[in-house]
Amino acid sequence: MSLPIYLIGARGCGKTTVGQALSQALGYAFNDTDHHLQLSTQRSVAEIVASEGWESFRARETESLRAVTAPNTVIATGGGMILAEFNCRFMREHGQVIWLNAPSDVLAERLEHQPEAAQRPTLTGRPIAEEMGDILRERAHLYRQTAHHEVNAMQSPDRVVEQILQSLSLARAS
Ligand SMILES: Nc1ncnc2c1ncn2[C@@H]1O[C@H](COP(=O)(O)OP(=O)(O)OP(=O)(O)O)[C@@H](O)[C@H]1O
Ligand SMILES: O=C(O)C1=C[C@@H](O)[C@@H](O)[C@H](O)C1
Ligand SMILES: [Mg+2]
Repeated sequence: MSLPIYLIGARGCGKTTVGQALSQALGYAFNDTDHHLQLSTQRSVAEIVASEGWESFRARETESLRAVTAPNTVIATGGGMILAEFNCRFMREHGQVIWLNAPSDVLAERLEHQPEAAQRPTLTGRPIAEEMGDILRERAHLYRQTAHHEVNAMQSPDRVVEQILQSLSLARAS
């Protein structure tokens, strides 16, 4: 039995994309807190926020984190998971935490190509590039202090997976 691996980082850093590939490489299950929340409520992030507000979404997000936590599982977390101190402590205590870090202009460009507005309603009401700069300035220290390892998320998804495996000393000799 191995501890879960939590991927953290801002919107667009690749938690879902890389998480799926990493789970395949390890033969682990994959789960995603945004996806779990969507399935359990039958509503999108935008719908939950519109009807209940961000505070309620954040409380539901914590429940999703607890619900998806299981051994031998790669878990892609919502971009704001680190906003609650409880979540940060929970992830560090229950598994290995990896921060997928990339600069705000790279992340904003990815999101402009694939906005997925139902999953990523605006956080500030500002244009994506400005919002991403603000969000990273506010959150970078939280991602950094929560993570056991930081990986450069500007590389290809396969390369990011390799780096995570190396960080965790899970790389297979080839
Ligand atoms: N390493 C990468 N290189 C280039 N593009 C990437 C990379 N990782 C992800 N992408 C692209 O960026 C977009 C966002 O990726 P993804 O949905 O995996 O991010 P996320 O971190 O899960 O975001 P969210 O926090 O909103 O769930 C997608 O279009 C995906 O194809
Ligand atoms: O960065 C954030 O605060 C968010 C990121 C997404 O994964 C979703 O969890 C939601 O849109 C909030
Ligand atoms: Mg995701």
